[in-house]
Amino acid sequence: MVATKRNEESISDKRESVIRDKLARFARVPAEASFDLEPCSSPLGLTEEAAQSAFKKHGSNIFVTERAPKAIALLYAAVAHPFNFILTALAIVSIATGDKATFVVMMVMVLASTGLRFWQESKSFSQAAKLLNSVTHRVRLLRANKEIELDRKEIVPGDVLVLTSGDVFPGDSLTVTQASLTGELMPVEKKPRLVLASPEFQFDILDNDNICLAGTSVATGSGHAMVISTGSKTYMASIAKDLAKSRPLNAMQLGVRKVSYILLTFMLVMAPIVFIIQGAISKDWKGAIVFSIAVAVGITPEMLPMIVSSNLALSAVRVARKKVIVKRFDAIQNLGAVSVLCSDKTGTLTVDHVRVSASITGFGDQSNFPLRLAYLNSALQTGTRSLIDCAIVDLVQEEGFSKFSTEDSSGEDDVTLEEWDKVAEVPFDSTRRLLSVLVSRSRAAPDEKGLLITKGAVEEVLDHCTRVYDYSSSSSSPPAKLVEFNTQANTKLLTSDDQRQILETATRLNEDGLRLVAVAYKSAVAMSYMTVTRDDETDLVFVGFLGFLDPLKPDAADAIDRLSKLGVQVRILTGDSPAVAAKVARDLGILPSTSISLEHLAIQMEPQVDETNLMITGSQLAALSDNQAAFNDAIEKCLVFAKVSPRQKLQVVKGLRKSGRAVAFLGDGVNDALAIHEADVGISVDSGTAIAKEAADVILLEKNLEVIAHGILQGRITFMNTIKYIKMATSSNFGNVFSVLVASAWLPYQPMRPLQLLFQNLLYDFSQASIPWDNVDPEYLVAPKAWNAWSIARFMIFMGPTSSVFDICTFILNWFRYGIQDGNSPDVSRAQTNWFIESAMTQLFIIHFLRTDKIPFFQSRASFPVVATTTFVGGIAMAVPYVPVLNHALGMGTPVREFYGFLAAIVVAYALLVHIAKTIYRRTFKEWL
Ligand SMILES: Nc1ncnc2c1ncn2[C@@H]1O[C@H](COP(=O)(O)OP(=O)(O)OP(=O)(O)O)[C@@H](O)[C@H]1O
Ligand SMILES: [Mg+2]
Repeated sequence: MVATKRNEESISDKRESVIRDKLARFARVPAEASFDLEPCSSPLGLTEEAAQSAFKKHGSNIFVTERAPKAIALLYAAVAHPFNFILTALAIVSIATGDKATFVVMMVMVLASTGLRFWQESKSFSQAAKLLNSVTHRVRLLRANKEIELDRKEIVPGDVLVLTSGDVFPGDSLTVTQASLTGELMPVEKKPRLVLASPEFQFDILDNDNICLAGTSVATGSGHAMVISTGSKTYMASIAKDLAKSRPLNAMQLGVRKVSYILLTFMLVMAPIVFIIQGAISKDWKGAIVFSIAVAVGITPEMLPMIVSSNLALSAVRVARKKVIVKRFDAIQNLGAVSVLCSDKTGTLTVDHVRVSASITGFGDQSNFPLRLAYLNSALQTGTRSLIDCAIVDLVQEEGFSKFSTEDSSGEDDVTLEEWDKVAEVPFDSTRRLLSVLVSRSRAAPDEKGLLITKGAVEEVLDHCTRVYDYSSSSSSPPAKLVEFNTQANTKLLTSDDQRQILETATRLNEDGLRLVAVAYKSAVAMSYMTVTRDDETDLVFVGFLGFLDPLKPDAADAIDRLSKLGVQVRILTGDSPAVAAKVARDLGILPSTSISLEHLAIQMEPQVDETNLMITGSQLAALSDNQAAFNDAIEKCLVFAKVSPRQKLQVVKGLRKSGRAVAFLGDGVNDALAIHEADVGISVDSGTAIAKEAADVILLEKNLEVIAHGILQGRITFMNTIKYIKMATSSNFGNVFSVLVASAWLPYQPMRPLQLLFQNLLYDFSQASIPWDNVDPEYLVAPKAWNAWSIARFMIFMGPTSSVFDICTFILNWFRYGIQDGNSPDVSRAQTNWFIESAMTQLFIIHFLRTDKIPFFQSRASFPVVATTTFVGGIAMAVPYVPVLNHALGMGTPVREFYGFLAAIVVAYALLVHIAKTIYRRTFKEWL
């Protein structure tokens, strides 16, 4: 075992070093020369033929995380379970005592539970892999000098990627153009190598300048990179095992594991006790061994792994019908526990169709000057195409600039992109909230060619402006020809009064629900190969705003209402302005409709949070960061967080999680990825950026909050059905052990033959296998449930002995009514059969009694699969004494007819007792399952 493990390790070490060596070879040569290392590749991309032959050679580029596990791995996981080892060991002990039949029954149990688990899992994993396939992963790349989009799967080594912020590297790649790229959570700058590395060059896979690993993403910047390795040849694939290990177990997984350990310990204690008592009283030590083995098997919850995995798989398939794709099955469990849903605003709460609905000056007058400048900025930038940029470009391409023209500006030119050359840009990021493009105008005077056009969030743009465009001045305003207008003319100093007026205009528009982008420019030197940085975004001239209409989804308010009925609080975390966020929140019913004073929020930014203040801005939050208590309090109380940075979105999620709640985060942008990653359940949408999708556990193929409510409901059903099984299994085991102890101490014969005990256990296993398909009473689904070990323990201790009462009644019946008091009596087999039937029937009824706190069959009915299996198994239990071969094999007697009358009475009395116990239990502990 150890040897094979070492072997395995050295194989994976070898694989890793092959992968590393290849990357090192590329990392040390200058970017230009790197194309010589990959056959057929060139800076213009592969030709279609070269790509096809590379695809034949390297195959589909599927991420390890998306591959269905191999059947052999699933089989191994199902077989190599501690329960199987225990059952097999016990089976071997019993065959050593010459008991072949016991051995056979036990091995049937092992095979049944392992087989069912394997079958369920392989079926659902292959379904899951299919579902994951429906999530799109588009990658932009060059092929034969043409920029195209392809699915990630079709990428091959040698491909030249065209990257921008938010993109995920489809394979291990080498940066080849000069734009800077940054890596993952802790951004690292990557740049192409210009000269050959020195001979002492040491390649470090996790710390280098020019290699970007598959699965990492571009935080900011844009550029080109050449793919070196794909699929199973990537570094990510070589460490896949460690990746899987590093994922911590969730509360439910830990709980299930704990329950298993507790039951195993219980078994290790009880089996020897039963053995000693049985042996001492009967003096048949060999019989006592076999009997105590059967008791030990009875305590082992061998169906638990199968129930847990079936439950999850079943739910994953059910939510997929609503177009919700779960990347890892255990995310379903977390979904059920969620009590706070944090959401980004655009596209999830609002319809995903942002339209430009205003182009105005800072003082509220219509003008198409802001739109014309913004169009150049949006059309020429090469970063992530945000909804805002798409809206601007679409409007201009469809309607030109006429929509916002004023009468005296009828002669304005259409901005034709051919007359403009983009020289450089500073891409948008959600912390700076600006996007600048440096352009060169072919027709302008030589010293007037360069223009830096910046657009971004209002306050941020205003902060970088020192002048404002003066529309009221006498000369043509706004300028007729952008390509040649004089950038110095018609501007005046930006006074604090102007600033106040501009902010007031912005707040007014925001309050109407308009999302705003401010536009500014300055004249700048623009020569080829120049670069611009954020430091150039100073001394700008303020031009005006573009207003965007981003209406709420018609069903969003209903969905939020539904979520709140499920005990899930919805909070908004947005980078947008407080006024827009407040409007959206009010329209959705997240904030009360009475307006919250916005002055101190938007303008004064005083760090204060009180009861009525349910909203906070990023800068207020930042101001609180020195005061941990106030900071936590704000996170606890605020429902709307406006103008928050990506890191603050993360902080809020972290803070909420620390207070013990399970948090889901729904978002689609680069700025949401950190928070998505941190949340208990990260949710993204299929149209979201690659980085957000990569970080998410759940992907919505259709943007819709309603389906999240459905997912949460499914998660709770999964949770309840698992808990149901655990509570049933533990309490009935506990009851049985208790009965066996009483019987061993009292009866001079075994209360049931070991083989019968095992057979009954097998029947019980089968009837419980249908529990994942059971209904759950709606009352259990209205609030998030957390794993509670104490609740399971007290249920077991309280409910377990109820069945023992009737087991003991059966012993009494056997002893006094039928006079079976002697171990050598020929009637012993009848006594054993009586208890077999009574115990089997009570165990089957308990499934119906415990699954609900209502009156079973009348007020709450089990699902068809549960009714069918329990009825079927009950029929078998009753029939066994009369089936010729079976009754002989199991050593059954035939109960007298009168016994069935007693049996019916026992079942009725049992139902009554359970009902009374249930009522007391519920009154005392205020819960049932
Ligand atoms: N492409 C862009 N160009 C210029 N400014 C932008 C751009 N995208 C966003 N902004 C500005 O930055 C602000 C914050 O936007 P960002 O997309 O970072 O926030 P968000 O949290 O994703 O918002 P939402 O909740 O609406 O999705 C916007 O309100 C807008 O003023
Ligand atoms: Mg967003």
